[in-house]
Amino acid sequence: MSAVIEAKGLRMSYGNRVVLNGIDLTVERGELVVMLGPNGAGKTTTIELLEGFRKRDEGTLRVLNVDPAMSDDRWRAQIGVVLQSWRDHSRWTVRQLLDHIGQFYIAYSATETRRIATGDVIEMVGLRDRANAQVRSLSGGQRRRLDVAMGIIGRPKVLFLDEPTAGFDPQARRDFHELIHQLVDFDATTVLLTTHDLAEAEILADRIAILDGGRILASGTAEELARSVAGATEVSWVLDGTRHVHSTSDGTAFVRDLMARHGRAVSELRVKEQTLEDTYLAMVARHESAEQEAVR
Ligand SMILES: Nc1ncnc2c1ncn2[C@@H]1O[C@H](COP(=O)(O)OP(=O)(O)OP(=O)(O)O)[C@@H](O)[C@H]1O
Repeated sequence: MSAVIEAKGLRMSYGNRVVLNGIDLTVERGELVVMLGPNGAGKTTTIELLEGFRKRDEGTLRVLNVDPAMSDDRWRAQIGVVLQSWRDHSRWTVRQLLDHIGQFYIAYSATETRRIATGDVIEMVGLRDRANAQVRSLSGGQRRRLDVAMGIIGRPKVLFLDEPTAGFDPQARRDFHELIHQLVDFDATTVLLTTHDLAEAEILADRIAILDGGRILASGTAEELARSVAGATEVSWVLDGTRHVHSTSDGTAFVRDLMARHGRAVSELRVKEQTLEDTYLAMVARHESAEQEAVR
């Protein structure tokens, strides 16, 4: 595997407010990384640096072997971007806007077939019925589907998606997940995505990176992250009429030991694995209490 995104020690401030405080992030080709973090953690700022929309104060950064701050249109044609929100061309129809954006990619395609045809991309995001509707008449979720269409029409090698499913209904969300899996599995697209939906993160991510206070607190699969939080598994059981509860990082070993000691006297055994939400909230709380300690 080869790294498509390589960031080391990224720092950035707005005025005298530090918002990125040493971000290290590597994403391999065909990997899908989800960034999670509380509001204001620095996710959008990180993505905007990677997209070349902002300039960092410090650190090194390569995306497809190019520093995004020095990039040109040839590089940009290989990048797909879905911003948190944009409002544009409200009088154009869906089809006109996608035709227009698609034109840009033709000059930079190895073959003209690299970009996705307008009609196909409209189908892919489920906007067939709205293809000739003006952009300003779309609902919030339909507008978001159009944003996704604009992000993928050039069949980018790297796709940045900032809260792409905000406002999606459950069917649109599921369709979007399938679309992203297709891009990753069949086109080896590299994807970096932010969301506040933890179930979505679990469904999509090869790897999850948790950001807070402009730093990456941890990165790994949901299971790896859970293992790094003490007491990830909760075991409860009834013995002599009393319910007992114990948190452990190794549920299997604990249950084996419990049964070896008490055998048939144990009843109503329950083993509850930590959810990604539990892990995420524990990590953020731990980070925030450490920050408060440091201020004192
Ligand atoms: N243009 C700006 N000028 C000044 N401060 C900004 C600007 N944009 C963002 N910030 C600040 O930078 C910090 C990081 O913001 P950022 O948008 O990267 O967070 P985020 O993790 O994407 O949050 P959210 O989940 O709410 O989208 C926040 O404290 C925010 O207030």
